[in-house]
Amino acid sequence: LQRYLVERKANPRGLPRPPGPKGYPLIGALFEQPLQNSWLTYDNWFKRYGDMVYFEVLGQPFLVLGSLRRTGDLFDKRSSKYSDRPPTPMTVEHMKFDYALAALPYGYSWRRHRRAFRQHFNPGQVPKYDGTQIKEARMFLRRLLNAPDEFAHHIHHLIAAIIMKVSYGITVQETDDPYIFRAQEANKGFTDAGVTGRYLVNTFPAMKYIPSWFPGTGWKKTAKYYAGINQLVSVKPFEFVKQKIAEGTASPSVASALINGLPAKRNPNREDEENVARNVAAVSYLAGEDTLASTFLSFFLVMCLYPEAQKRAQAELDHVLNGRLPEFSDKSSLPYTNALLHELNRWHLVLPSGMGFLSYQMSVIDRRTAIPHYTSEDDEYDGYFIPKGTIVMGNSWSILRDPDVYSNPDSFMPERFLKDGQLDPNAQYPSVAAFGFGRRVCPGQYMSDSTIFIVIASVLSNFDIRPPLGDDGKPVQLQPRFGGDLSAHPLPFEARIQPRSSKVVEMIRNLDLSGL
Ligand code: HEM
Repeated sequence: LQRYLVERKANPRGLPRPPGPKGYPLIGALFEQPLQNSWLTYDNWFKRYGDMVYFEVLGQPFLVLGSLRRTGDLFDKRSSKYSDRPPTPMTVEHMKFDYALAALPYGYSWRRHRRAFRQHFNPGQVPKYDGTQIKEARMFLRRLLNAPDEFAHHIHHLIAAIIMKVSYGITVQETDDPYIFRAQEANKGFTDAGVTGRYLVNTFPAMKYIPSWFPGTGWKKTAKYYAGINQLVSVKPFEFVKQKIAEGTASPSVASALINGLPAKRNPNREDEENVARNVAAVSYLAGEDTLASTFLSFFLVMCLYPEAQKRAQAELDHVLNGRLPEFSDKSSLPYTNALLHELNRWHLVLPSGMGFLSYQMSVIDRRTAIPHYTSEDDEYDGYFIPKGTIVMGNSWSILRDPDVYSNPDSFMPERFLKDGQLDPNAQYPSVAAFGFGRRVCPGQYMSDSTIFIVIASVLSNFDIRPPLGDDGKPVQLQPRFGGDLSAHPLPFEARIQPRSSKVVEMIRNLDLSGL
């Protein structure tokens, strides 16, 4: 009866929920909901139910959107209702991921963090991070030359090096770096806590009042461990920069710019502002490490699978660069290379259903973290009722594989974004969906784009990437298979990465990186 009364008050006109699998009383679509590669199941559901699918699992409502019309209507035009995140007390409150902009509830504090983040990560911001990106891309070339088989390891180091330098001006060590160890540990904890069912306190927040000596409260120990790690992740490097500023030896970084912009120590807002600054500097590793690593791994895989695309990009780079290394100013003269980057974002989506992975509810098999959108109010839309507390996902996979927009959507075809040899101004670029939606759209996408450009242009102009050779001496036919924790990484594969000429070897060996 209570359920009925609540429903009648919230939905007085008795509007139906949008179409979707109904499942059974109480458990809802528990058995229909996909446990793996959820974006493919959603894609099939759109064909059956239309481009907006609603279902419930154990009382939790879900809404999955399958077209730009739907994401535009809800995430953009009704952003004040569709921009929250589902509450995850284990992650935010107990493990102390409260510094992570991506997990903050929609509201005042989120807005302040986001504004500060964008001030430092949007294009053209000071301090500029392009010098760091160029330098690290070139270091990456040297590592590829010396140990090509370890390219996956080099990728992780490259990203860690860029993020730590940009965020804190810190140069990370090649191995056993304490900053990187802690940041990776934090990432692990964030992913683990995303698996609901693992931590019941996410479902029953009052469990926090049960004392720690009580049986079954092991989660408190886990939470304490990660809270300690997070304290170190956000405080240690920030304090290091403060000390460097005091000594007058700080290199330019997001943290130093934020610290220099803080109000005076006696100002009553100082502590609060300092908190925001500390959090903003710390979040890039969490949000950028796995996503960028996934993109670079896919790049190496795709180059093995599509040698023609590789050759065309190399021909363009050779023509424009004429033997020198790429700079950011070359970007606008490289339409095919730009098209290749767009196609990489489309063909292999890092986060195929925005940030919404099913693991939020119960999948332990497809372990992905989940930061989907969440409705903060009841809503009526297109004749349907959408309750407050609905988990809402944009299925970017369907949007970016729509055969009416992208012919042969499973094929990697950079030329789909070109017209008369230039980037087609009328093409639908993957940024419409690859980086999420509405007010929550990825604020790191400009930094991602520039990092990906400089690394890929540097690699392709100097190296050939081919599949490994089998026992019969013939190239192995690699299969694109994906899995992973935070994002959809290609599963481990080998590649033959060789310098394109002896001149390249000499040039990379003699690179002088000190002036950058
Ligand atoms: C290829 C690389 C990347 C991809 C595909 C990607 C994608 C995404 C997506 C899909 C979201 C969720 C948006 C939504 O909820 O609608 C997101 C959020 C976010 N991303 Fe990225 N991202 C990438 C790299 C980065 C990098 C390098 C940074 C940091 C410098 C970053 C910082 C963030 C932050 C802070 C959020 C949370 C925004 C919020 O909740 O308001 N991302 N990203």
